[in-house]
Amino acid sequence: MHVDLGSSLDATPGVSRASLERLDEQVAAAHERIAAGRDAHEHGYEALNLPSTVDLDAIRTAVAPFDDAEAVLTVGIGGSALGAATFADALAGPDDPDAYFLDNVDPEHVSRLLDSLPLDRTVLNVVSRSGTTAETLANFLVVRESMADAGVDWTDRTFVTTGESGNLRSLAEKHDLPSLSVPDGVPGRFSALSTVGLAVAAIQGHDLDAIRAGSADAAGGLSGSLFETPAYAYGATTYALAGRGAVTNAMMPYAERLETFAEWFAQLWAESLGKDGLGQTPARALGATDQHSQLQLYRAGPRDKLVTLVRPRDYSDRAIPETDLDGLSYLGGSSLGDLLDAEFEATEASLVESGVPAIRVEIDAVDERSLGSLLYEMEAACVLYGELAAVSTFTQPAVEWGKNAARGLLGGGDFEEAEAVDQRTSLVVE
Ligand SMILES: O=P(O)(O)OC[C@H]1O[C@](O)(CO)[C@@H](O)[C@@H]1O
Repeated sequence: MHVDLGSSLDATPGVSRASLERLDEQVAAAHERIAAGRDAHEHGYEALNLPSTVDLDAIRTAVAPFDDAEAVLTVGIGGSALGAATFADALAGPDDPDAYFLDNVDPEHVSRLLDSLPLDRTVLNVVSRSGTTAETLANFLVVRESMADAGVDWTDRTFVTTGESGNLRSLAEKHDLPSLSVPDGVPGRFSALSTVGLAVAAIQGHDLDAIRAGSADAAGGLSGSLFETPAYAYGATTYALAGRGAVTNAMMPYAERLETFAEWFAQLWAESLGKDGLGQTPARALGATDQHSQLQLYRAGPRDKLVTLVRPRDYSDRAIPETDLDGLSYLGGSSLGDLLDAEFEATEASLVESGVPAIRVEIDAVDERSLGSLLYEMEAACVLYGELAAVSTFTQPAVEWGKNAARGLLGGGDFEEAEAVDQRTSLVVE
């Protein structure tokens, strides 16, 4: 990725070049810590080794039985879905098997989706690092039943990606299902460049070697200075801006195919950095669409935001036809790409004009190699931010309370959290 910090300098909140130069000393130390964590294969840091550790042949072998698929249905949530969905959304081609993601338990949505799928030509991809996530297991049971009701042998259409032990590992062994392992030391939200994020891309026939090559380029580019490392430039500047009040980061890609990337980024940033009362709230936006819904707030609302504007430099364009309609001639003869680029630059300039910090992130194109490097670099940016903020980037203890409460409410064990649910205060107005 190409990072331009220019529009975050001297904004309000903003950072100065001098303050970034001072911060670069901490970046150098953080980089050493990250390198040491990678060398020692420590939990979390191990994710930044994936370009050299991921076994692409194992992925291709595991999904080989499904080369007749018309659709691939992934049942997984959070990091067990968002990485794969980012690749599927960005790279989907007209001849690829369609990719669907069940990463919620909305009964109406689940039923509508299952009713619409050719289950006998659908691959069921069940993904859970822990093997205990209620939403994923419940959806698996529902899909399995639907397959059985449709006379489809689910064991012929299912593969599993999970840890070395747990419910799903036992299921895979019992039914001799094709399976992949979630690599040790790689938290879910950092697993897009592993078996977890690449299996669907393999079924859809995307170039896994190009994705890995892009991430390897990025890994090779990590150095001890933010002025030489785009990932660290992004991580350090977002950290510095948060310290100056920019506690919301609006991730705004100017490409429909990158919309799910913004969702993936939201989990990475929120779950990794939201600790000890700190963190930067990711807000998902889409350019140019959200210029017409969110920009008013970004420019004229509370001074607590930065905006990350992302765009591909190369894309297939579409001409806007000439027109003699009054007032529209300025559009005729140009292209949708010209308009989108003008909107991108105009929005960046409008943020600068109102003193709101913006960071420009450009990728060469929405293709395998650029995505491999973009995802790796955003992961490295997040790890660096976590080092500078001294938070435990690779854990997510705050999500457990709600899980226990839900499990207790469903009779899945005695959890004090479930009792607390009944004690809530209510003030109903209807
Ligand atoms: O892969 P699993 O273990 O099902 O977890 C799914 C997601 O749930 C979380 O644990 C949060 O509840 C995320 O960190 C993770 O990506």
